[in-house]
Amino acid sequence: MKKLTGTASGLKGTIQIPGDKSISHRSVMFGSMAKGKTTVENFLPGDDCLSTISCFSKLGVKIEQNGSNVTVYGNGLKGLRESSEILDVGNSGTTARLMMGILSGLPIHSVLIGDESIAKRPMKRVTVPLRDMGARIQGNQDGNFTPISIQGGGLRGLDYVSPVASAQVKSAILLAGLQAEGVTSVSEPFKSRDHTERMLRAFGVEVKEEEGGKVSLVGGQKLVSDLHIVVPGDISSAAFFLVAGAIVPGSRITLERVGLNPTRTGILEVLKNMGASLSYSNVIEDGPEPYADITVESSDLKGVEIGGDIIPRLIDEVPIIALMATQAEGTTVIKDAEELKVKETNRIDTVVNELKKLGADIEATEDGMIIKGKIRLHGCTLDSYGDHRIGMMGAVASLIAEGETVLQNDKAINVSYPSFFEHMESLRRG
Ligand SMILES: O=C(O)C1=C[C@@H](OP(=O)(O)O)[C@@H](O)[C@H](O)C1
Ligand SMILES: C=C(OP(=O)(O)O)C(=O)O
Repeated sequence: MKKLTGTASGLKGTIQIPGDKSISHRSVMFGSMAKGKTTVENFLPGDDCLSTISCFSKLGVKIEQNGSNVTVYGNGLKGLRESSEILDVGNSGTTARLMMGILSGLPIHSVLIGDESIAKRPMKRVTVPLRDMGARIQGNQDGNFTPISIQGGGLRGLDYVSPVASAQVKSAILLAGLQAEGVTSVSEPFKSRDHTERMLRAFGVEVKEEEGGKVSLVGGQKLVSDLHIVVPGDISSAAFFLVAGAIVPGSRITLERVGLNPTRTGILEVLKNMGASLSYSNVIEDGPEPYADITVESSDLKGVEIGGDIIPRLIDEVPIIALMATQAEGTTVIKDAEELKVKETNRIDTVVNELKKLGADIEATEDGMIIKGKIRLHGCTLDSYGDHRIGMMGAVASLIAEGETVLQNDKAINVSYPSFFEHMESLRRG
């Protein structure tokens, strides 16, 4: 439980946003599949990425982690060996689904579990195509929920049309496809984050992308390493302080080295459309992932409509966007975001519940929410429900709420942003 004092008087200062969670996971996974040494700088030492390290260590890979520095001593796919222990993915959907793709290609048996939240998240979206490729997968409710067991090997390529825009689904199939006979391709309704494609190319794999977004690769390609990966700051973590800077009057904050992969920057477009003041400096675009420093200043905001192809580019930012909308004049409508229901919590329900407790005018819809602003929020007792992004939304809300806010289950924030409260305090101090 955390007690948070209300009404901050302007956030000031500069912080270095911790490493991107999606890219950190992939650096360990792909480094483990590659032959050679991979060194990773600015790795995110959050609970989810530590679960990935623990799982690949159990599969026989030597991995050294010291804070945000990681070294992976990959021995190729053959270096991944059957584990006598169960692989525990903790709270991490990315670890579960991408690992299911990797394990499906290996001639070994694996059992995968996670926490209470993972046990409720649908795995059939990967189980079904991976079975089509030849993997033998079992689990609760016909392979939809953990515990999941996989007997991999002997895969054939698949041309998969995914019903959801999901980088976890796309990545699981491509990672299985790397170990399959022939070509594997994935198309999806809207383009999801493309960190897998970018990093596989950095490891020497040829990944093609057709017009219309269909991604394909030929099986049997080897990942070669001796790579040094510099992980940019996580825009999904930066989002909490971008919004804090926009809504706490009198703020001016700079966030350093924030990843600007165009499949992730929906939040920046929404901030701009709502009237936020943003400026960019030190833009670096010559590596596999672009990044820059972003400065945000508080300003008057207005409501907007958010839906369609921008949704996958800001899906994890919806909770904090909803909070921002409570501080914008007019109505904000968020639609086409049903995927929120299958995250760490049902984020339509948890966002609406918690923002209502603070006094917001918000209602849930089938595929999103409608928020009316501008409303003065008041302190109350909030719960993260074990969902890191709901916890951080509540903590940022406390900065504009009148009176004290109590946040229950605040430790969930360690999943993606262990230094969150330290950063919030430093910006409050100015
Ligand atoms: O591939 C990834 O690293 C992720 C993909 C997204 O999930 P979906 O693939 O389920 O949309 C996102 O919500 C998650 O935080 C990380
Ligand atoms: C949905 C998230 O992650 P994952 O799916 O990896 O649990 C998230 O970080 O918001």
